[in-house]
Amino acid sequence: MAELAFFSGTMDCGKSTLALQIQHNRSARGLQGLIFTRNDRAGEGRLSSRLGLVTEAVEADEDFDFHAHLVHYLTAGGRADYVIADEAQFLSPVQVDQLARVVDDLGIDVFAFGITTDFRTRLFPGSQRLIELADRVEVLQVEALCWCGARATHNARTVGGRMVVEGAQVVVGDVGRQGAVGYEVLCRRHHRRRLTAAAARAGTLSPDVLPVDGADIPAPAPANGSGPRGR
Ligand SMILES: Nc1ncnc2c1ncn2[C@@H]1O[C@H](COP(=O)(O)OP(=O)(O)O)[C@@H](O)[C@H]1O
Ligand SMILES: Cc1cn([C@H]2C[C@H](O)[C@@H](COP(=O)(O)O)O2)c(=O)[nH]c1=O
Repeated sequence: MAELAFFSGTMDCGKSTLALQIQHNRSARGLQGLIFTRNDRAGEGRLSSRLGLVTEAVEADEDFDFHAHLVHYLTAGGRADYVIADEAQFLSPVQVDQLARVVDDLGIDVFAFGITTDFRTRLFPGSQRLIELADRVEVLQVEALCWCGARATHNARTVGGRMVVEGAQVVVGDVGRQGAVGYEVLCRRHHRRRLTAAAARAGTLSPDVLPVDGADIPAPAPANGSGPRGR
C-alpha cells in the first residue's frame, strides 16, 4: 500500500541527501519518480545536498497543485512510481492534503523532507500538517550537533551574527554563514539562552568567568589517592 512518509529534523541533518539517495536507489531499479522542491538554496527547480549532489526538480510554488499535476501527468501517459517533496516545511497545509490524496487516490508513495520548526521553535504550517497526516514520521539518524556536543534539536537564526527570535518565518539561508542572515543548529538549552557558538566563545573569554586568584584553586589530589576527594 502506498504511504506518505515525512522525514524531518533540523537544518543540516541530511534530509536532502536522503532524498537524493532514495531517488538514486529507486531509479537504479527502474522506478520512476517526480521530484519537487521549493526555495532550495541552489536556486529554482533544483534539489541540492551539502554533500555536493544536485538534481533537477519541479519548483512547487504557493499556487502549485500536487494532485492536479500528477493527474495531468498520468493522463498524458507519464509514469510515476513515487514522489519526492523536499523543503516540505514551506508547503501550505492545503498542498500537504494534496500529497495525501496522491497517496490515497493515485496509489503513489510520497516521501516528504523538511525541517519541523522555525527559528522561533514554532512548527511550520506544512510540517504541522505532515505530522498530522503522515503514515510515518522519521527523525533522521545522523544527528546534527550543537556547539556544546549535545544533539541539536532547534534551528537558530542570526542577523549580523546575533541570534534573533523575531522576523519573517521564511528567509532562505544556510548554516555556517556570517552574512546578513545565517542559521545555526542548537540544543534546546542553548536555543533558550540564545547562546550560539559565537556568543559562547565571547562568554568564555569574559574575565569574570574563570577564577583569577590562584589561592582559590584547590591543589590536585596526590596520585596515591590519600588527598581530599569529592570536590
Ligand atoms: N564535507 C562533508 N563531509 C562529510 N559530510 C558532510 C560534509 N558536508 C556536509 N556533510 C553532511 O551533510 C549533512 C547535510 O546534508 P544536507 O542533505 O544538505 O542537509 P539538510 O537537507 O538536512 O539541510 C551534514 O549534516 C553532514 O552530515
Ligand atoms: C529555521 C528556518 C529556516 N528557514 C530556511 C533556511 C533554509 O533555506 C531552509 C532549510 O533548508 P535545509 O535544507 O533544511 O537546511 O529553510 C526559514 O526560512 N525559516 C526558518 O525559521
